[in-house]
Amino acid sequence: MDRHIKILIVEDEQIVALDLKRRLTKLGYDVIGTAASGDKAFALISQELPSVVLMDIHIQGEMDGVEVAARLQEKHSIPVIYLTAYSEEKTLSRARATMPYGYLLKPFSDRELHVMIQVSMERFENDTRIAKSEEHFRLALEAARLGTWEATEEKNEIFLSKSQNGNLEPISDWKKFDLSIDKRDKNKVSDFIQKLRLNKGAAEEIEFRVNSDSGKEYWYKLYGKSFISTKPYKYQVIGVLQETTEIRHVQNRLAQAATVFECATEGIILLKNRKFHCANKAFYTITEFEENDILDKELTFLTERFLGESAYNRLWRYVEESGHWQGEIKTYKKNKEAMYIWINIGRIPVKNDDDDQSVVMISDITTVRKTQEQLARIAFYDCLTNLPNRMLVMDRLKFALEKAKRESLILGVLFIDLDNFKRINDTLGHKAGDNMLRLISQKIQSELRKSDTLGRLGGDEFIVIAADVDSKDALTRIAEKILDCLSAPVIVEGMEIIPSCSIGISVYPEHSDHHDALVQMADTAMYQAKSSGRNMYAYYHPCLTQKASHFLMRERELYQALERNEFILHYQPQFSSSDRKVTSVEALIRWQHPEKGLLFPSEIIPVAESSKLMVEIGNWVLAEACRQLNVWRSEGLSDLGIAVNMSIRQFSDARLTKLIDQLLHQYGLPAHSLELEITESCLQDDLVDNAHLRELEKSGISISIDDFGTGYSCMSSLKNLPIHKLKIDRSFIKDIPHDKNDCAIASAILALGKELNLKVVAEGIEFPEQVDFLDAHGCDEFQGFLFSKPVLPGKITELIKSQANYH
Ligand SMILES: Nc1nc2c(ncn2[C@@H]2O[C@H](COP(=O)(O)O[C@H]3[C@@H](O)[C@H](n4cnc5c(=O)[nH]c(N)nc54)O[C@@H]3COP(=O)(O)O)[C@@H](O)[C@H]2O)c(=O)[nH]1
Repeated sequence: MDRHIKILIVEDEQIVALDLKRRLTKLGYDVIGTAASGDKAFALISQELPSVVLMDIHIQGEMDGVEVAARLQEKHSIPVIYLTAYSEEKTLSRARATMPYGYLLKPFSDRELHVMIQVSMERFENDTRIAKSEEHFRLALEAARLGTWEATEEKNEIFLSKSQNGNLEPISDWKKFDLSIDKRDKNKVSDFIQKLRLNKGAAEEIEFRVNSDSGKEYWYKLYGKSFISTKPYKYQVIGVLQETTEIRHVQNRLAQAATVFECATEGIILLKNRKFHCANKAFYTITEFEENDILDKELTFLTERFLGESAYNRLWRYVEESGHWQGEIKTYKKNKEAMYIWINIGRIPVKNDDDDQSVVMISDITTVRKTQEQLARIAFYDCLTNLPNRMLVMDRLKFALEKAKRESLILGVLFIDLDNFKRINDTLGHKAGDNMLRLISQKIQSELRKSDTLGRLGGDEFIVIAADVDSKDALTRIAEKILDCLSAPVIVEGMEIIPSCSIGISVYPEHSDHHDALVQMADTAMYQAKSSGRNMYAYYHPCLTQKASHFLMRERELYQALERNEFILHYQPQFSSSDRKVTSVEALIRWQHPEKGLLFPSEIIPVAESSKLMVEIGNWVLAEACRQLNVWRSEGLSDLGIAVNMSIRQFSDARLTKLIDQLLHQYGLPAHSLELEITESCLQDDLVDNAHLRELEKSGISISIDDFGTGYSCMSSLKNLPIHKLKIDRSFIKDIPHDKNDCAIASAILALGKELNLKVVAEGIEFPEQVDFLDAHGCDEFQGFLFSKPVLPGKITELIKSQANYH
């Protein structure tokens, strides 16, 4: 015997027990004890587990041998061999239920006992091995969360299922399980089982839905194989059952993700250890790269031109710390075309994978960026000249000012306004005007440094922010350079034009430290430059602001004066050179100021001319002059003419002709009795509409050019426009006959008048010698203090009535 077999004898007859012990010992077994009752037997077993128990059925105590064997089966896995004298069916059947390993009827031989023990031990070891293997198999299935199922000819069996909480638990009720199979899959499942039943050796699998009692849907997969069976069935279909709900969900999610990946319009890249692994179609479309170009390359193929090495490393540090990074970069397609992309990098939390994986989403925002750039361009740049517009200029000025403050620098603002630009627009058209503005902006720009900003504020106004200048002299030089560069002629629409401009300059810190104020001051200074004769520059001076506020105050007073009827007209007569008789009178405005007394046009006209007030005052003068002429005519002075000074504003007012017609009609005046005086500069400014002049001429009104000789009249306009009279400016008369130049000018104007068939009047005559000179050179009419100062209407009546007095 190669096994050490320990035996417990349960026997109530002590002699029998001792005899049995002796026989067993002789056979080589180790008898660990003898017990006469069940309790004693359990006591001995608790001390030492026997390999086998030899059990008498009739024993002492409350339990008989069968009951003890049954309890032993429950508690310990120890084979029991009954040794008994009972052989009736009832006892046998009770004993069978305890699954004994042997049943020996007393008396038995040593050999029978030995064989019985050996066979039992062999069987027990076999059973133990099978149980172990079954346990192993069961645990393996449990660990894999699998169940087993079996179908025979008679029935289907299912052994394990998965409960809702995820634990495997035994189920053996196929019918119940079958009922829970979703209606949609029921037939599929029975077809599957039937197919396996019919096709021996076939292996199949099927996935189907099961509805739990709570109504939740689960997915199961049955794997099955049909085996050619030994008894008792002809065949055996056996397989495993797996709950696939979770796998299915994961698969669904994966399928969804794969569709999103492929169908996304955003480019998606997968990186492994920061290196390109794969990308979707959209990525290749957006960037035009091919997989081979970038496989296993770092993301720098997108970022390197925008992010330096350290920024790139910072980006990844951020991804490592926070799990993601996003931002906009400018990059290049494979064909080097620039594009803007929005990048979103996220780390993929992969379990048990040594590879560090990330996903990079790429949106092409080039169109958005370019549109934004265009909008910004439209918002901040002047579309005609491409120069910064007012908004951007002001922004840059604020910025430059801050810098100048920090670094104690001087900063200059140059406000540039083109001279007579309206004339270009009106005569050559807006296209020519636009070309001119473009040319001029280029010319000015070429004179400036990169650190300076040239902007267009609108119309013909430009501005220069001269930063980084060391002195006011530098600003002067800039202004001179601009004036200089514009003095060269430009060709616009085939015409040679010499542009010019007026420049006002304000300086930080001298004038202000506020951007708005600096621009305002430069503007004010520009007006100063303009009124000082144009084509020049002027620095701002505080008195200019005082002048401006004085202007505003005066403007208010003039409105009141008009309302309160404080204006009056004085009249200065003009005399015919042939008979020295009064031909007409010039109406000259005066302001009977309640406190300051009589004020002259110099206190009225410049202020009024800067607003539409001039039109209102001028219209009042016209109406009053017409009214007075009507009075004179009613007094018998029917040949008397009246001259009224017209301002540029008034003359360019479209309603003028209508007003004059109305006044002539109202006061019954012949049109030829009214003469309108416009200054030569009106013609030069081209503010006077030629059509307007012709309309007035048509109605019979005469037009005379005042202050002739001071402007630069174009000879062709004198010839072509409906002008009747030239008035030689007082400045040329003043020094006649002593000043040769004045004499030359006056005689030239007189000759010109003759040539063009225009009447010539000399104004400002104070001395008889002047009259002699002018008479000798064919002057048609005289006006001046020598003859009469401007006087009240009554004096004119007197003068005309007594005019035979002067000869
Ligand atoms: N648009 C309007 N302009 C007007 C109006 N009324 C006047 N004016 C213009 O104002 C300027 C100044 O006018 P005023 O101070 O009235 O001076 C006139 C004469 O007093 C002066 N004058 C005339 N003769 C002499 C002289 O011998 N010596 C001398 N020192 N001054 C003299 O000249 C002024 C008239 O000049 P002119 O108009 O050029 O004939 C003046 O330019 C007016 O045009 C008005 O209602 N609207």
